Amino acid sequence: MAAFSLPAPAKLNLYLHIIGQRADGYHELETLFQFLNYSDEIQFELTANGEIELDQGGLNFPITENLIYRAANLLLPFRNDPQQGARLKLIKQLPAGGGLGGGSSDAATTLLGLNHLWQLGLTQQQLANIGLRLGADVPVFIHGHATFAQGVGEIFSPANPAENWYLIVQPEVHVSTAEVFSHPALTRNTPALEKALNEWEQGHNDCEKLVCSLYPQVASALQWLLKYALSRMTGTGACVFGCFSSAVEAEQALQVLPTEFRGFVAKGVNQSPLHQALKQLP
Ligand SMILES: C[C@](O)(CO)[C@H](O)COP(=O)(O)OP(=O)(O)OC[C@H]1O[C@@H](n2ccc(N)nc2=O)[C@H](O)[C@@H]1O
Ligand SMILES: Nc1ncnc2c1ncn2[C@@H]1O[C@H](COP(=O)(O)OP(=O)(O)OP(=O)(O)O)[C@@H](O)[C@H]1O
Repeated sequence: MAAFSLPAPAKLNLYLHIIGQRADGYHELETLFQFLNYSDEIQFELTANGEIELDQGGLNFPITENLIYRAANLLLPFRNDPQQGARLKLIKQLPAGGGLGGGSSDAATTLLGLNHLWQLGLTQQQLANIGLRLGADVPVFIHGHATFAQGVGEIFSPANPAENWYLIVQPEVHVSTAEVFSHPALTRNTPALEKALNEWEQGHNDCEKLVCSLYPQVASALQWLLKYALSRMTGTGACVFGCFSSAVEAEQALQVLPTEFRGFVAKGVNQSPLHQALKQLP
């Protein structure tokens, strides 16, 4: 198929425990990933000039830093024909640097999309290994099912958390993942779980307290959301999510969101919208 479009969904870390740090500085995590039915979109078109072209929409950093471009370049050596190229277009919806994994998800969608466009025949495991070089969250987006993850987030056990509705609130601040993970005050010694928690509410996010103290906007978003729902930060922030039992209740809270924040309502889904869309491709 010479042209198609695929979603790159957001993820939530329903809990995020940091249980230690490896010799290379990376942190050992225990986290429960769930996808949202709220996505970026990437359009794919086959070309015959052997090149990667990318329209990255409103993003204003160099194309060579875009995880879509970097992911595409990692697949070039696997082409059967060096004339195979691709024209890619990103329609960005997810806030960058929000803890929703937008960049990693774009990279995963690029890897799976080009594997299809160029008929590379690479397995999900091969693509996940390639993707891990781009970011710790890429493998879960390749995997495509809600999961309890260990290691740096690449060792998976099956999980089926409840598919609740969420109001995601986005404070107007960019949180650096590297800054959070390198901060001396970060909690790094949460005891390892004997098995994944069935109820995500029983977990917590070890980055939340630190990020709230560094970024008062995150603290105030969380404080506001907690008046309406059980709420938590995702990843290393800045976004926080509140859990609702219906779309209507989540929308009602969104209606009264203070103007200093942006927000959206989405459903937690255990099957990635990307994998559902891939199944529809001829
Ligand atoms: C916090 C999570 O979103 C949880 O899902 C991810 O672990 C972060 O994934 P990411 O944004 O793709 O992060 P990366 O780009 O891989 O790493 C950014 C930086 O954070 C630190 N880092 C990241 C992940 C990890 N498990 N331990 C770390 O110490 C490293 O210094 C790294 O240089
Ligand atoms: N396609 C892309 N979309 C968004 N950000 C990108 C992309 N490519 C590269 N980046 C860079 O990656 C950074 C992190 O973006 P991303 O949206 O993945 O963060 P995040 O949601 O905090 O992810 P995580 O939950 O994995 O920490 C951005 O600030 C940007 O500089």
